[in-house]
Amino acid sequence: MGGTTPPNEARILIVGLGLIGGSLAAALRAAGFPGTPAEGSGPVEIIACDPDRSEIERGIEMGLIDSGDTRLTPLVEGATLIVLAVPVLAMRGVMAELAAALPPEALEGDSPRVAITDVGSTKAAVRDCALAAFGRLPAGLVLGHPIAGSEKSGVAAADPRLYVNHKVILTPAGETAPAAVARVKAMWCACGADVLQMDVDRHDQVLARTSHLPHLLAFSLVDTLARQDERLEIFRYAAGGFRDFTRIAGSDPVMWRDIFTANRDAVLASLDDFEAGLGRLRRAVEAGDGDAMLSIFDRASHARHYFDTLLNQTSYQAEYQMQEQGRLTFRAAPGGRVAGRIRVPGDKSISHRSIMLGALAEGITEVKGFLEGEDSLATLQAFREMGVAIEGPHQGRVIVHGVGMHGLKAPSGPLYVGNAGTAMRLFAGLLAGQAFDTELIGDASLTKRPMGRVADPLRLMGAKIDTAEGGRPPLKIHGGQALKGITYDMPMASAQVKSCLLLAGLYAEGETRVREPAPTRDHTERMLAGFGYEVQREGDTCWLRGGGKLTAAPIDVPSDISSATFFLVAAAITPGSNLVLEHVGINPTRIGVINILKLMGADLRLTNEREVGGEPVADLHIRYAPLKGIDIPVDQVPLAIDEFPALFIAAACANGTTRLRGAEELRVKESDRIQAMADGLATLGVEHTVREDGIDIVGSGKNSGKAKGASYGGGRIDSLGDHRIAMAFTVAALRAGAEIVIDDCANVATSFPGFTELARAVGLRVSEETQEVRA
Ligand SMILES: O=C(O)C1=C[C@@H](OP(=O)(O)O)[C@@H](O)[C@H](O)C1
Ligand SMILES: C=C(OP(=O)(O)O)C(=O)O
Repeated sequence: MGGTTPPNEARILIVGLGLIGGSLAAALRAAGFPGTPAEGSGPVEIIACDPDRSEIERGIEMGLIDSGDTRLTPLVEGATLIVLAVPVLAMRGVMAELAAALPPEALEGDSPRVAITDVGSTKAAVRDCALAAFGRLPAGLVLGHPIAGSEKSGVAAADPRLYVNHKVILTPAGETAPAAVARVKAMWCACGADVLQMDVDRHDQVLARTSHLPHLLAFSLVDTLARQDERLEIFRYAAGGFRDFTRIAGSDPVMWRDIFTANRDAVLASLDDFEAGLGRLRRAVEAGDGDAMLSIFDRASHARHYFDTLLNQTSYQAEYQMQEQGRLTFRAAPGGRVAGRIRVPGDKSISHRSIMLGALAEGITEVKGFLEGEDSLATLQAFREMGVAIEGPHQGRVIVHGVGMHGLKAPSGPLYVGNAGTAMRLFAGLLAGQAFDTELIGDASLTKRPMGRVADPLRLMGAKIDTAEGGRPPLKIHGGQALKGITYDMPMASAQVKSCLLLAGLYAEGETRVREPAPTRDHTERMLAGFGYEVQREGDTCWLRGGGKLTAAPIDVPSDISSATFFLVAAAITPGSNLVLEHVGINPTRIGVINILKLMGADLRLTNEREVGGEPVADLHIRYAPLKGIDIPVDQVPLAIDEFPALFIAAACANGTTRLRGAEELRVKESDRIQAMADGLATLGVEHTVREDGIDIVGSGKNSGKAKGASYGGGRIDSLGDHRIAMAFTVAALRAGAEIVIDDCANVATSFPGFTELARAVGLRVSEETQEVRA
């Protein structure tokens, strides 16, 4: 809580010194209130009123309050901020006493002398008390509600950290003076709370659902079980689940009676919704409808995590990391050798598509080798939000219960696709063909990426899509449009655009044809064919006819060649290395990295080549051999598009200059990868020239770094939250003369969960560290 400023009040009067009021006093003390009073300003203090004298004495003994009384009126004089922390039904009497004790002008004007606030869990009832007591809503009255509490009660349980990082909702009315709102806000901020505003009615509806309903259910469940004959047995064997669910049934009965009385209508409305949901579940259990049960349970079991990440719009891992620990940094010690036999996680492109097509198929799709990275998990969760039952993932196994081409249901809010450009663009096509509206949102990096490349051609097909300025996310997709097939000449070689249009084409009348300026990954076409949907190709054009159906088929996801690349480069640049990467996808549209490394002189062999579920795979065996700089053939660029950050490191270790052209697409990935890599290379002291569509990198062999055998120095690199930049510079440490520290690495989990463990297993000296973040 360091860094908070104590509120600028002369005397804070807390009415009701229980857990909530006592914790407020404790938090204010911890924030340094009273600070040093200005000379001649008189005493600055916290005082309290409570009908129970022993609570007052306890509060003084604990050092929370300076003085107190059981009567309110004598305490009011001189108070500048009055906080009503009494049960909601006691509010009426307290307000009436305040109205009698305070001169009316004390609460009026732009800057009222006295501000009053409360902590009641319902707001309309407290507002009615104020109207009855004062005959109006005074300008100094700012109703509020700290969303914090505990099943404990009494001042003895006061906790100075009760409000830290908790939300406090203020519900000012039109009559409320902004200056009074600011003072109440300052008080809560000093306690470490996060202050929001909403109107009274909205507050009561929201709280009925998020707080009052769960309390009602907990009270009711415990009471029901406690009445049954075998209640002793039930409670004797009550396990963790029962205890967790019913913890709140230990809360203060009087307080909750008051809340349910005061917020009756909103609570009843939320109870109606709940009963309807319970009815659906009951019917599913009764009918033995496993799919319906799974779909409800799966959605619910991931909902908390999903909504947290959705609200904060960061990657799952980054969000977790930031809350629990701080920013993630990799520290890679210089040198090391690379040896072993490993399998990197599943292919990201294929994992996204396995869920998408599995969901739209008829029947059950079993996926093996699914990438449990955040990008593909976000896709999976988005389909759960659209009513698809999905089991897993458990160790790469996912079971998708397909709903057919027209079986998706409208999600109840925006679909969050995290960091994944692939997901947003493919979803855009798929959702353009649905009967319902959707909104696609992503994290900060994705929000900067261009979506006009899919929105424009989709509009030509008849889709209705709104984007933010400059064609950026969020994408609002209006459902119920009749799509028509088009012939589209792609201005850039993008598999995401091609796939987007093919997916929209499934829902369009007639043929959808896409011409690509250079070959791009063809996983969508292969998987559609595997699901029994005819996709044709002639030269640079592929097409399909809308209106067909998909039939579920098993999918075996190979290891991701893009993830394997970091280890291929690691072994290629490090003398003495000898590494086998098993079961790597070697689809001809993805093998640019193999071709480029071979051209540079790498000792790389493919063994055990086979086909698995429509995709070719092989084991890749790589040993160290000196690399040379090359001009990268332009036709290899789309085939190695995600591999360039790592290839730039290979270039920095090669003899001679490596030149890359025709790679302007790198500028619109998770970061501007040309610039991000150039900045990092500059830190390490690698000579290079940035071009609009590429880069020239002057490799220094192994003799020009600061240490013997090093190609460059070390330093601190900003990955800009881009997973591939972070991993590329981790690998670079193998040939650095000094440590490389890489900041902002949490997004590595989007494509390569477990990267640092695997890197250590083959000989890299990398560790993870978290930097504390101050709110
Ligand atoms: O279709 C896909 O799965 C992908 C296509 C490529 O993007 P573009 O289509 O934008 O080139 C690639 O960079 C991305 O990581 C995955
Ligand atoms: C560009 C990438 O992915 P996406 O476009 O899905 O964010 C990548 O993984 O390097």
